[in-house]
Amino acid sequence: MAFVSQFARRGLSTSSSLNAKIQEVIVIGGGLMGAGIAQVAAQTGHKVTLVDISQQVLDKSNARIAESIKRVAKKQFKDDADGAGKFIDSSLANMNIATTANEALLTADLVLEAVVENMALKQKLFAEYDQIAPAKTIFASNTSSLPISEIASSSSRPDRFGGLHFFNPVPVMKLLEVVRIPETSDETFDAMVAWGKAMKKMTVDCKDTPGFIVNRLLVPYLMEAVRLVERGDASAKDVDLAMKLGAGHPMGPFELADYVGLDTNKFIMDGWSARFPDEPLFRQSEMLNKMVAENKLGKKTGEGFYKY
Ligand SMILES: CCCCCCCCCCCCCC(=O)CC(=O)SCCNC(=O)CCNC(=O)[C@H](O)C(C)(C)COP(=O)(O)OP(=O)(O)OC[C@H]1O[C@@H](n2cnc3c(N)ncnc32)[C@H](O)[C@@H]1OP(=O)(O)O
Ligand SMILES: NC(=O)C1=CN([C@@H]2O[C@H](COP(=O)(O)OP(=O)(O)OC[C@H]3O[C@@H](n4cnc5c(N)ncnc54)[C@H](O)[C@@H]3O)[C@@H](O)[C@H]2O)C=CC1
Repeated sequence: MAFVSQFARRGLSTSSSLNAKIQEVIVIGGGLMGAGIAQVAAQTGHKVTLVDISQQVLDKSNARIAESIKRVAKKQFKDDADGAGKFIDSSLANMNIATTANEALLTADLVLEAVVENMALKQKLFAEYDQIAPAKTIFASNTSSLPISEIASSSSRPDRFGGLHFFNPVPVMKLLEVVRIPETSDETFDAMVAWGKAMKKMTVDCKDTPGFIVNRLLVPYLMEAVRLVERGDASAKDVDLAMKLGAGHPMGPFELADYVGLDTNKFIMDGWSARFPDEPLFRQSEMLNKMVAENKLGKKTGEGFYKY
């Protein structure tokens, strides 16, 4: 079956010469997603710098990455201990951690941010990096829900800007949504798609619409699950069991919300309910807001809808 792409090449071409191949990558934000993205980039032979304001976060993520690489090596090199060892060593050798991007920015091909879901912060970071990074450097965001155009407006390079939306856990999930804004040049878009493939992900092309493809469908589903429980129609445990056994999902909606992080869930809902006040699917949940206020953020704090 052949599909004709709906994505007409609308991007403006850039006069500056871009590296066709992305080899040096900076990942900003060393939390759940940033660590996973940096790990996969290192595993696939890219030189990576993982940047976070918190050294404590970086140390924790480094330990998690080392553990995860071992799991990947075990799977990829089942009966080849020597091959597994080399894979682990070379992956770790490709990775650097830092509390500032400044030095790595001088030669980076790609800066991908995965900091908390906050527009002002993302804009501030790209405005700063724009002053330092060379013209070739592509900027991208891993945002779950914010408009890429608005983030890109803080830089002087909207033609070299796009969305690269990964899924959690990054070492396991095979999809990458590649998002173009009207200004994204064809060269930039092609370089991002090629990088996605070099990261061994399947890519889908997305427009800069709320939630792109996956979250536009996933967020209303998760919110409906919360409302069902808020109304007292079923327990969270039963909803999860029902969706796993009845719909074949690997995790129920509450397990997934805990896995993603309830703070990230709330950032998304805050943004969408403010931006689309008339959309009932994006209405806020009192239960979710209360849990976040109590620091019950899911797996990362040891308690969310479940205890860990
Ligand atoms: C209800 C509240 C609502 C709140 C409001 C909603 C607001 C909006 C939320 C929107 C969220 C937005 C987030 C986003 O932008 C996009 C996302 O990322 S959505 C999340 C997508 N992810 C999923 O859907 C994950 C679904 N779960 C799974 O696929 C599996 O459960 C999982 C792979 C996580 C674990 O599998 P499981 O079998 O349970 O466990 P195992 O430990 O056996 O692992 C299986 C397999 O995978 C390997 N593995 C697992 N984790 C890692 C890792 N970190 N690193 C390396 N390898 C890993 C493991 O080794 C196993 O391999 P085998 O070969 O099978 O042994
Ligand atoms: N959690 C998930 O399942 C997914 C999240 N995303 C998106 O990825 C982004 C990050 O999400 P998570 O990794 O879950 O968040 P997280 O909270 O685990 O990590 C964010 C990190 O950003 C760091 N940070 C904050 N300010 C910074 C700064 N100025 N410079 C450098 N680092 C800074 C924090 O210290 C923290 O470690 C968000 O935009 C989110 O919407 C996308 C796909 C899935």
